[in-house]
Amino acid sequence: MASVANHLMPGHQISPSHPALFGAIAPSNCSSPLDDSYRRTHGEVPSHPPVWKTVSLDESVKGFADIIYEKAVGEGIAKITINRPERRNAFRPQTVKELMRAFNDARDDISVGVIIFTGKGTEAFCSGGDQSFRGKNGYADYDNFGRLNVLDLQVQIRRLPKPVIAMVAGYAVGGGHVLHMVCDLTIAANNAVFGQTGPKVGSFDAGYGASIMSRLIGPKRAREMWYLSKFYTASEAEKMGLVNMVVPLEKLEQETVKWCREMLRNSPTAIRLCKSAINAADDGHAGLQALAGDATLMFYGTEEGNEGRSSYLQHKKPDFSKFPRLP
Ligand SMILES: CC(C)(COP(=O)(O)OP(=O)(O)OC[C@H]1O[C@@H](n2cnc3c(N)ncnc32)[C@H](O)[C@@H]1OP(=O)(O)O)[C@@H](O)C(=O)NCCC(=O)NCCSC(=O)c1cc(O)c2ccccc2c1O
Repeated sequence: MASVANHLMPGHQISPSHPALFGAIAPSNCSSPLDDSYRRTHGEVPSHPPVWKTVSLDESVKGFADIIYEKAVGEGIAKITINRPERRNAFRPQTVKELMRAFNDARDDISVGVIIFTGKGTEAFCSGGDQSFRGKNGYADYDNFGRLNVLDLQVQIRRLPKPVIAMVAGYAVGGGHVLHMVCDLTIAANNAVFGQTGPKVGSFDAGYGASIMSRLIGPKRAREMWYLSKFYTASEAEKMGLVNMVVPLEKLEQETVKWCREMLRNSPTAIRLCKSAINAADDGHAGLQALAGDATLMFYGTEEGNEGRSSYLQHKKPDFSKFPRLP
């Protein structure tokens, strides 16, 4: 509802330089001859604005204070918005707890196929940890001890078996920059600004903040980004491979939703496996575990998998001889 208006500002042109233009896959606003036959069969991706409905989780738990959680009516899109625009959407522990509840719900809801992660307003996606809550052992708000619970959120997004798209207007800096990097895709408005600030404010994220960045933009650029802690424009970030596409601010949500709808036409299982496979190489045992878990999930649906289970329950020997040893 209000969210489209939240991203309105005078327009600029879509950045023409997109690495994907040189490959087989073109961004969704470009008509590629490779897509023509697919589009003849499936038609254009609808461009009407979604109808967002606010989601309130478990009635016994207090409503969200720091985030807005919405789902598009009749479509498989969830939208999770950090709602602290007066602090440039900086997160405190409470914000992270709420985000984790919402992401968990979106994961569990089988009608949701893709999740948009964004910040309220046009000034910022997220400016990282709220420094006024930072103490000697992390960030502390309602209770008296510190924590770095955003690290758990990063892992949650990374392992979530559905695509998460960061929709970035304004600043994505510090821990907010790491959050967009752990998302599967990033669509940036042309007013977006990217960068790390840790070394300037006495902090650093040497976990995903360093390793995923290095993987995304290469070690030299990652060092530059961390050591100098400079800010980069949306088009610079796009050239570095930090973002998938830059669009005019007023088109940000429209384009992001278009990407969501396009993905929603495709096989959820194929996408799930692609996500876990792409992460597996970097995520070590945890990455392999996610990929292997997907394989088990699918195997349970086969006759061969069921032969073992039902034989066990019927106290008889399983007969696996009927299943081919495929080459
Ligand atoms: C983001 C900005 C560049 C925006 O600048 P702008 O000029 O547009 O706005 P203001 O500076 O005037 O900000 C408006 C208002 O918001 C307050 N604010 C903004 N960001 C934060 C913040 N992160 N924490 C607290 N408050 C914030 C600001 O003070 C203003 O309030 P007033 O009352 O004064 O009006 C610019 O705001 C900026 O540079 N912000 C700071 C960015 C930053 O350094 N972030 C923290 C990096 S460290 C981090 O995020 C982090 C978090 C973790 O949980 C970690 C966990 C584990 C390892 C590492 C972690 C980590 O590094």
